[in-house]
Amino acid sequence: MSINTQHSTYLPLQEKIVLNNKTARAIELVILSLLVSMLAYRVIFFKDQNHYLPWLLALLCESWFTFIWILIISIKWNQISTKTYPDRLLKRLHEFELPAVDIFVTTADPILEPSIITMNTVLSLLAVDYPTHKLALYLSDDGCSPHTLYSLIETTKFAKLWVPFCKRYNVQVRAPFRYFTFKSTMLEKESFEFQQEWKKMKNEYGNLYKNIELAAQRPFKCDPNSDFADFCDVHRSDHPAIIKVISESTDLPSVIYISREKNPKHPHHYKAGAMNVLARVSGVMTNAPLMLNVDCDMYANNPQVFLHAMCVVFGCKNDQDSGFVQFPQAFYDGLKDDPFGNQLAQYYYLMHGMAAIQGIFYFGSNCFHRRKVIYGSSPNDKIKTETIRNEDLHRVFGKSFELRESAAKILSGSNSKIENQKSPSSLIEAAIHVAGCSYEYGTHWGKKVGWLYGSAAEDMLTGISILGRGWKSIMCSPEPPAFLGCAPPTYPSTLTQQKRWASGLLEVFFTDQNPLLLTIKENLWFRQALVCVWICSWGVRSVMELCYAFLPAYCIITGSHFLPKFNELAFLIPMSIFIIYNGYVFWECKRLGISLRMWWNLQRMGRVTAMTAWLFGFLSVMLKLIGLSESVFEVTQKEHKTNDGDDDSNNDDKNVTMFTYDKSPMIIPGVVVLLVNTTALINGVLRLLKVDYNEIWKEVLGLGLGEMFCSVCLLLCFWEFFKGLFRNGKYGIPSSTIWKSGVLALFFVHVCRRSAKPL
Ligand SMILES: O=c1ccn([C@@H]2O[C@H](COP(=O)(O)OP(=O)(O)O[C@H]3O[C@H](CO)[C@@H](O)[C@H](O)[C@H]3O)[C@@H](O)[C@H]2O)c(=O)[nH]1
Ligand SMILES: [Mn+2]
Repeated sequence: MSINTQHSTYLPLQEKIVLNNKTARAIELVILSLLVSMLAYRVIFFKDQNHYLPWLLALLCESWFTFIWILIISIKWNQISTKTYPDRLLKRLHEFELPAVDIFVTTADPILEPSIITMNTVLSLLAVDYPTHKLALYLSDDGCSPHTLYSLIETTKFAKLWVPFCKRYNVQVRAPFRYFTFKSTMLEKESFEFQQEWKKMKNEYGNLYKNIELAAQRPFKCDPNSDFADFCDVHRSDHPAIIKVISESTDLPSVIYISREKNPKHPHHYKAGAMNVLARVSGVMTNAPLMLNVDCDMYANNPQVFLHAMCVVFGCKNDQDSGFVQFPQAFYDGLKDDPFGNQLAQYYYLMHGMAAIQGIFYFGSNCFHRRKVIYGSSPNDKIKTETIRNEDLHRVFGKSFELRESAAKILSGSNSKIENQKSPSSLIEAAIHVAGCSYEYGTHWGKKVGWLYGSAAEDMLTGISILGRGWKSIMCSPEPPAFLGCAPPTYPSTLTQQKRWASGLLEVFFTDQNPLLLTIKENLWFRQALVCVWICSWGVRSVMELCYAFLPAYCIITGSHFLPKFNELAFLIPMSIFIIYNGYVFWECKRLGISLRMWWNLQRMGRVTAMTAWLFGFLSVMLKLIGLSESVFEVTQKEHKTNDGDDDSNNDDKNVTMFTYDKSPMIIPGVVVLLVNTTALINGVLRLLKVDYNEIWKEVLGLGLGEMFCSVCLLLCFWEFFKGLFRNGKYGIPSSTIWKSGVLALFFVHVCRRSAKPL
């Protein structure tokens, strides 16, 4: 991409803004010194302990927590954000200079991911402020569902009205399901013409919505003469590739439906596999130098998002600085105060910290990639078309002639002219070839090129390999937020997501993209590798947290200690860590405008998630390592709310924040922690009741106030589980889960008792 540098007096397209965090740094260092004193105290007083076990375990866990804290300090040390100026871009560049972008949307399951949500994603992207003939939208359907194709065809028809409407009236929110939630009373100020148009659009969208809903309810009838003939007698996990060009006019971006070939004998690699098919099919059909990928549960919320991205692309002095442009994830309709702790608000400062090192990681959605970067090139590769050897292309990209040719253009940077390109529909055969399930054998796809295989967190794996090659990345956070999505709407779906993240991230250590290897052998910055270690070790943290959560109960039951006693001076160390740390997190939340309640939910769910979902993520990686299981990508449930307001859904509203449970074993460790700590507390209180009144203070001190306090805190963290023990239906924890947890808790208490007996 060439930069127009004729007028050096132009204002910059993007600016880096340094966030001031001196106070935060100071507090972080205070906490670190307290953590280190605690470790020192443990080592010095180790030999004085009657019970070595809790002391040793506490030392181990606290060493881990201290290590994590050092990582966090390193991540947050400098913080920057990038500000972009699309209006300056439009003044500087002509429309023809803007690069083409291929847009990828993925969907995998028409039940878990209702079509109407996916179609809103599609509509919001078709309607962005960008020359339409430079865009092509590819929808990958891993569910191989005729309903999805039908919905896409209908949606494209609607888009022919919707896109001009949005552009004419400069509509701000271009996903109709969000746009039409505004009340029609807001229209009174607007012109008569607009009101008429608005009503017409609302009507048309209503029809689209109805058609899609009705189609989803009808079973699919096979008609060999229709568009849908390809779907006759196929199974979603065993079928040939289906590719349909739905629109290729110039007033709308091209719209292409892809359901890649699947066969149970060949692994399909879940989302990463789908992304690679998208990359290849689009390489054959449109071969844009940039690609944007958006999950089906997100939508473009800022119509200028492409222009913001271009500010980064053109605004960086060299390509190396913008290997990819990631927009942060924000959520719409998030539950108030984030009861399940899944809206990611707590990562704000960490993300700005990463942005100040080598760059933000790739989050799997809302990211603009350069095609050449995805094709495996490094920043300093200078390739001329003539020098690319055909055998090399063959080995890397596979047999398809069309793909090799287009890849050569991308790698040599000679792709700027797109005029004399063939139309997508004339390339369907070539596209079907590269969407085959055995196409990748013997090529670099999934290993060095495209989205990488080997982890359910394909985003982390792919992103870190890009940074490893020496690219930097940019996080761009315009106002209003570029993309909005839905966080998992229920507690069980949150568990599924968190488990996949914990396991997928941990898997990264066991691939050849291990961050430490990448720093030593390649170009990943050391501090960026530390960021990666912090994220990818969530699974390990679960073991430490769980172990630490059993310590107070163990100590109360056995009458031992893992914290300094109340009358010791050292008691001040854990106490100040607790107070300062929580105050610090609260202060951070406050600066982000997070409520007290939400702060508490984040704290509480931090512990709950670590001890439930992350633990199972950890275990599943261990099972995979010993060869007992394969990693899978479990799709999370998405929910479509009809926001008409005054219907009976209001009644449900109060309950949506309530925890629901399914039979998943993931909450068992949480219930065990709860039961064990409750037992310990009851135990402690009973013991108090037995002693003489005059001795009571001595006894209280002997019990260990620290341990009691920890137990109470844990009880509060797991309070929702406590309520779940007594509730019915989906709000109650299933009795089988309670039984299993009860047995485990009894076993633990029994072991404590045994070890308490003097030998
Ligand atoms: O076999 C599959 C499985 C999933 N998907 C798509 O992948 C996307 C993400 O799936 P989702 O169930 O929404 O997972 P999340 O946990 O919400 O996804 C987050 O975490 C993933 C990695 O675990 C990233 O890939 C995502 O981009 C990121 O948003 C969706 O569009 C799915 O349709 C496929 O195309 N094929
Ligand atoms: Mn999602």
